[in-house]
Amino acid sequence: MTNVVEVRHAAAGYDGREILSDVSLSVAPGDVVAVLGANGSGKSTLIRTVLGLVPLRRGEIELFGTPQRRFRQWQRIGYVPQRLGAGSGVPATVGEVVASGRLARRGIFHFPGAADKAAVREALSDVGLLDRIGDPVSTLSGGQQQRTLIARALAGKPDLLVLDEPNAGVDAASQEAFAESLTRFAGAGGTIMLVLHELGPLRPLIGRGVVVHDGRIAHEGTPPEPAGHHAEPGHDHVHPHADEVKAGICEWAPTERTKAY
Ligand SMILES: Nc1ncnc2c1ncn2[C@@H]1O[C@H](COP(=O)(O)OP(=O)(O)OP(=O)(O)O)[C@@H](O)[C@H]1O
Repeated sequence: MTNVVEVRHAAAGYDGREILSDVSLSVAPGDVVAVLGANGSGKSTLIRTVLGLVPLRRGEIELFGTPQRRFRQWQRIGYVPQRLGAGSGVPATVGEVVASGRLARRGIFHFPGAADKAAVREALSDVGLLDRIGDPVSTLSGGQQQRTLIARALAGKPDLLVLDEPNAGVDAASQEAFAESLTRFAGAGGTIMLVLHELGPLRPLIGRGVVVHDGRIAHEGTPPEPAGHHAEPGHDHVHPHADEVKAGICEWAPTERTKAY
């Protein structure tokens, strides 16, 4: 079976500064992979390198079996960046933002058809925001804006969803709604790769965690059973601090693979 994402000995960084030095990672169809690690360890850089947003310096990346530089089927990938570009000045409605997720499918020179409109409504209903379809995005809470971005990615009917800290600054209700949409997406065979600070309501969904440390994947393994106060019902912490991130890493036993280059 062809892997959805295959990263082999990848190196990437910015302006002469190398952030990832030797990362190898495979994501198979249907996998739900959480990318974990301390602040600044390179989690976002890793997923942005996979998506071709940060150039690869060494190594190889394949997407759906095609070398990244020759990959053209970007509509198969839905990407939710860390947060909505603040202050763009464009008073877009929730419906318009979600409809922009259909652009790669329909092409910019075609008006939205019935399938596009249906996909937008379905995605919004999936994240529980259909009633806000005509509202300006700026009138939504941070968590609702995050759900709008997720709906935009879902509207493109991707095979792979890539999300960068989707729960950062998001209220508990939005986190639950978001976990439900991701569970439905995964249940339908979708593949997910997401950066997380803590697993929260997503824990049951995560099949594998990879911990980025020092430019490499330090640990890779299945998530442990809930333990400690983070896993208790009612724990609704939304702004993780560095210490807690560290705790999350320690909690993550290197069960399947430990790399020590
Ligand atoms: N566009 C950029 N230009 C230059 N340096 C960058 C850029 N983006 C990130 N970096 C640097 O790369 C390093 C890794 O950042 P990255 O955002 O990948 O980490 P992260 O693990 O996602 O962090 P966090 O948990 O804080 O979101 C950091 O030192 C950061 O300052």
